[in-house]
Order: sequence, then structure tokens, then C-alpha cells
Amino acid sequence: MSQDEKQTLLELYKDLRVADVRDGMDWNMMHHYGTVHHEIRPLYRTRAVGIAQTSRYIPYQQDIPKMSPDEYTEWVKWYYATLTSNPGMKATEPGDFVVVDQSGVDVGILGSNNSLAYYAKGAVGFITNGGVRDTDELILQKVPVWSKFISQKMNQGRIQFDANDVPVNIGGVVVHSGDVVVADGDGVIVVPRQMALEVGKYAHQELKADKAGRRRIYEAMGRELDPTVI
Ligand SMILES: O=C([O-])CC(=O)C(=O)O
Ligand SMILES: [Mg+2]
Repeated sequence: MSQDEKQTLLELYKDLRVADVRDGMDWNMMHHYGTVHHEIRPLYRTRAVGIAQTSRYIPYQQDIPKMSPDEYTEWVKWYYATLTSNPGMKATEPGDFVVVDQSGVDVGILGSNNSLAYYAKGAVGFITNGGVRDTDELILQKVPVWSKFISQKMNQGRIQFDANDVPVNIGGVVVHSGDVVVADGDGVIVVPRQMALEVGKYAHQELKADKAGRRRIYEAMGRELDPTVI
């Protein structure tokens, strides 16, 4: 995706709520697309808008040789260098939303260390159809993460990298690199890139109407206005 297209989409979606984007999809007759299953939840109340960068991992189904702890230390280094190395995530650019399909394996593929490294490179958010770990630090570090569950387990002997920039199934939604991902306390919605301008337009129509409606109620109540109604 060109930088121009990326900036246009990020700008169009930056203030939209998940609910507005849902409405924008409906207005484009896409009722059955986009909404990631509600079991995929934010780790804490936050929001993020970005452009999907997909990765797929698959189960590791080989025997693990019996090793001493010191041998295991070396094996883990080898495992991470060869079997979980993810070129796409290493190439993370500002505005990317990291989207991980971990094939249902019970591991915390995103932890406080790797996600912070990608966040430092400009990743705006992370979503996995599996687990995250180090969750107390993820919250402390304010890294925006949506996941299906929390997992204590490390990758080695359990999961391996398969591919980047492939279509992945996240909570029943097919996500391609380049799609727009909007996530907040209501969950996650994914807008196919080809529809993103049209969906954004009608999402703004709904946001504008909602703001005006709630503002009238605020005023009638004598409630101080906040940014959600201005
Ligand atoms: O090491 C891992 O694969 C996941 C993790 O705990 C971290 O990045 O902090
Ligand atoms: Mg960790």
C-alpha cells in the first residue's frame, strides 16, 4: 500500500468508533462482514486504528528431545531464530495493526517484550485469535492488545511461524494485509480495503448524527460538553 493511501485511510478512520464503522458497513450492505467475534476482547479499555499486517502461525508437532536446562537454553535460542522469526512483524511500519492467526494454539504469542518492540516501531495495535502473556506489563506499558485469551506459555515446542501477508481468519472475519482495523471497548471490526472509503464516509454520517443527538441531551441536562459530543 502506498504511503498516500495509508495516510488517507488512517485520517478517515482516526475518530470513528467501532459502532460507527459497523454502521458504515451496514450502510454498504455488508451486514455479515467485518465484525470480529465478541470473544476477542481488549486487554484493557483503549482504542486503536490501523492498517492490517497479517501473520499466520501453525502448531509445532514434533517431539521435543530430552535436554538439560542448559541445552534447553540453546535450543530455545535456535527455535526462536529459525522457527518463530517473523519477517513481516520485523518490518512493522507506523500505522500498522499487527494481526496474528495462531491456529488456536495455547501460547502467549504476544508478550510485553515483542509487542513493545513493534509498538516502538509504530505499530498502533495488536490482535490475535489466541493468547497474550505478561498482561500486567502490557497494561502498564499501554500497548493496545485484543485477544481471545490470556496464556502463560512460550512459543518453543508449541507453535511455529508460517507466513506473512496471507488471508487469516480472526474471529470469523477474513483479514488481508491492507484492510482497515478499528478496535475499541466494543471489540474489533475489519473493513476490506476496497470498501474502506465508502464505509468511512457513511460511518462519519452516523457519528455526526450521534454526536448531535447526544449533544442535545447533554444541553437539556445541563451537562458539561465533552469531546464525544463536540
Ligand atoms: O517471548 C515471547 O515469545 C513472548 C513474550 O513473552 C514476550 O515477548 O515478552
Ligand atoms: Mg515475555
